[in-house]
Amino acid sequence: MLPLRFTQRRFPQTKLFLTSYFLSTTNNHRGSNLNQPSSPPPIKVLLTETAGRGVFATRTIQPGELIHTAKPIISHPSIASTDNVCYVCLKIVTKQSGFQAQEVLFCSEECREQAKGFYEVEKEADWSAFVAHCRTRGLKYPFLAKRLACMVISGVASSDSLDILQPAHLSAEMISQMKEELCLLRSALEDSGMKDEQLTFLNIEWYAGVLARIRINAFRIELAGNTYEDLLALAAASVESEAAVGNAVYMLPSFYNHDCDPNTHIIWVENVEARLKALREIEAGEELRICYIDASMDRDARQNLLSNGFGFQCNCPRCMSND
Ligand SMILES: C[S@@+](CC[C@H](N)C(=O)[O-])C[C@H]1O[C@@H](n2cnc3c(N)ncnc32)[C@H](O)[C@@H]1O
Repeated sequence: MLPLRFTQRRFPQTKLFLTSYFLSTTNNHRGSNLNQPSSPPPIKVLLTETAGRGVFATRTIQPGELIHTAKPIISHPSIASTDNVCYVCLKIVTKQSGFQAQEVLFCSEECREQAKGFYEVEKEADWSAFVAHCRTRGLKYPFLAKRLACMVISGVASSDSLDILQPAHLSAEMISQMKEELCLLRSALEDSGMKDEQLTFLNIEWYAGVLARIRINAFRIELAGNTYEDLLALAAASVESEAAVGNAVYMLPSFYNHDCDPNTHIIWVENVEARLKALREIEAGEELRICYIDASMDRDARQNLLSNGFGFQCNCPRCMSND
């Protein structure tokens, strides 16, 4: 089979959608405090010359300024973190302090309420074969696709929620692996009594299209920690397994392009809500770029990672100067 490229309906209604997204993202007072996002955020999404769409400053942005915050479209804890983070917002939570629902934890009544949008469907199914399959292969992104599938079935998300995001190129081998995951995902839902008409969207085109977008746009969530207890819990978690508490996909943060010497960074303090902050002064009209990888690596290692993981050759000023 030829490798699939998801070119159809790549970026539907981008401009309209982003305008309304900006308006609902933040609502604080403009410029009154560098740690409060301004409203509307001082950015707009435009086409770049070489890197598709990108995010540009509409005014001078100060060093350290909180440009905007963003809530995820989908998020999911890593397998290693399921026992100590909220199943919705990925906040560190202990079994004593959280609300436990069967095998998952919620940090608050609000998150438990929000989880109804997928958990009512998810909890009826036996996921052991799906989880075992992902665990043995070290796969994390199928969990995000599973959550989106449950949200679509519940009616809280549309099956085309991620269509606006850029998809990765998928090889025939990747698609054949995805077929196995999809089979387990569908079986779990069918065996839970789900009707065929509720699962019509859940075919390989949908699943591969979602995974192609998650692959390029998902963020690995590492919390910076808010309190001393959070820092201790995070230190313990990173010794036992890895520092990431989970993965998430956002809308606006997905439009930030990469630079090996970025002017913006994305951080998570106590939960999955992302904070985009300026690392230095950014002029009006300048593109805001974040770094997708560990910038301390040498040029060849950075280029290899970006090419294999994101499918592009980085031509940022740092790479061009062979640094
Ligand atoms: C997370 S998306 C960023 C938004 C994307 N430009 C769009 O139009 O949706 C990542 C993709 O943007 C492009 N990109 C990001 N940074 C780039 C760079 N420094 N050079 C070339 N392409 C880049 C690549 O195609 C990459 O796979």
